[in-house]
Amino acid sequence: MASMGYFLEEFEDHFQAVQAARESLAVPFSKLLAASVAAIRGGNKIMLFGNGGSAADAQHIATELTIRYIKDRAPIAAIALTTDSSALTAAGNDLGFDEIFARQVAALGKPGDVVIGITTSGTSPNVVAALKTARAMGMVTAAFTGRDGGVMPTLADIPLIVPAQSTRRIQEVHILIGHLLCGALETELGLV
Ligand SMILES: O=C(CO)[C@@H](O)[C@H](O)[C@H](O)[C@H](O)COP(=O)(O)O
Ligand SMILES: [Zn+2]
Repeated sequence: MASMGYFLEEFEDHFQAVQAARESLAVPFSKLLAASVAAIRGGNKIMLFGNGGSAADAQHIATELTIRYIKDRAPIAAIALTTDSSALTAAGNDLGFDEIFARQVAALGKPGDVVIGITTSGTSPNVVAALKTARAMGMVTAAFTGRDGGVMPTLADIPLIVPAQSTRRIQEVHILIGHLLCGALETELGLV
């Protein structure tokens, strides 16, 4: 079957991305976990956002935290800024697409919140603008990114840069890291 070569190559590429990420993301992941634990214990929340597949990742992760991941337990405060079509269209229409997340961060964010921008390129202007707003307001800024990290190494307090080049591979590691954050938070917070 002609497609079998493609199938095997994609799996191999995925394995390599996951393996490289296990080495390079352990330290930034532990920083993100510590910041998230401190935020939730302090009555703060986690906010997530991104475009396209990363928008889906943001709402996927927020839902695991607020509703359920592995076990039944108390909710963990998290919100995706990608789901309110009224806010997104009004911000896009009235302020510009680059402001769709920044405006929500300014409205909903509090000092001590953890803000996670998800961008494979590290350069999407609406993600960049929201992280700048969050930083100016005293939130902890994290980025799930890839390639060279774009502007995230200097913009985010905690950049998690997946050592892969393609958007799809980077996204596959992003959702793995998101799941790990959910599971580790359940354990660290001792929630039942
Ligand atoms: O999911 C995919 C491709 O796998 C796309 O929807 C992708 O997320 C979109 O092209 C995004 O606009 C890419 O933005 P970014 O990751 O560079 O911030
Ligand atoms: Zn995708």
